[in-house]
Amino acid sequence: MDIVMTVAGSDSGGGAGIQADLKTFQELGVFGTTAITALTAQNTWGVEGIVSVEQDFVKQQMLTVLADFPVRALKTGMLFSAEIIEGVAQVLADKDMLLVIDPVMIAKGGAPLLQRSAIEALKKHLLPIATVITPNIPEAAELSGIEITSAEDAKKAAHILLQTGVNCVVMKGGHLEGDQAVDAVYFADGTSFMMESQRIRTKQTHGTGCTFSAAITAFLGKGFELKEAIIEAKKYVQLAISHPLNIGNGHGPTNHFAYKHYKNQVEVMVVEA
Ligand SMILES: Nc1ncnc2c1ncn2[C@@H]1O[C@H](COP(=O)(O)OP(=O)(O)OP(=O)(O)O)[C@@H](O)[C@H]1O
Ligand SMILES: Cc1ncc(CO)c(N)n1
Repeated sequence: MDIVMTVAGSDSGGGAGIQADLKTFQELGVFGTTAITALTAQNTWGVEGIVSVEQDFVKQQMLTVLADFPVRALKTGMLFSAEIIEGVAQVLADKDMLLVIDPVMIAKGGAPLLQRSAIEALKKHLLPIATVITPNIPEAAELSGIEITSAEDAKKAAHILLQTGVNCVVMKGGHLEGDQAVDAVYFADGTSFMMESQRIRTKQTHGTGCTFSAAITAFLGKGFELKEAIIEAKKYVQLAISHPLNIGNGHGPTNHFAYKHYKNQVEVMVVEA
């Protein structure tokens, strides 16, 4: 059995965070383990409260699982504070795992999921050891320190991020306009490609980012090459958005049941750049 781990926050509404990650892992046939960094009281309207977990206990959750299970791929989501980031990096320092860093900063409703003082810690401690990072445009702008208003800017930001030592940057285009949802992928070896899928006009997009990075983690855990893992994950999230469950009155969650029913009916165009 392929085993993966998510180090992230709990979303009591079940659409994002640890809950989205475990649902994705289950659907993709990998065994999911967890280290919870924070609890959120959350629904499809937004985040009502956050209680963070102490650094030592985040580390203990990770170490306890890693002592027992051969975890092949690990993702991080909401890490909340510089202290937690430093603790996670300490645990990962002597481990050999594929690492997906989703630099979660702000929830769809606007609530901060990462303290501002933690952005530097993320750059310093986690980007250099990442196999792949999956920023959306606002996150890429924060991490690179440049404003992003065009595809050219996004490319420039990706190259700034590659200089931190990360092996691959997936620039998610969910927040951009246009009929296509376009993600641009840049590797440290200078190669790149774009993925395009039809943009779905819907409010049911709570947890899309978590779902996407969890799917990359699951496919890496199953032994897929990084590029194939990223493309297959895009298909998973496209299906999860295009067959909405219509739960809740705000931004509804993605549908994890869709992939197994429709995986041969999804179109993601891959354009080599
Ligand atoms: N309306 C949409 N239609 C199709 N694909 C979408 C849509 N919105 C986002 N995506 C895709 O979903 C994936 C996640 O992207 P997104 O930019 O939404 O992440 P995010 O902002 O980190 O999500 P979250 O708000 O959950 O943190 C990307 O592959 C993106 O292209
Ligand atoms: C716990 C948690 N992690 C990540 C996100 C980002 O979607 C969220 N809303 N909640």
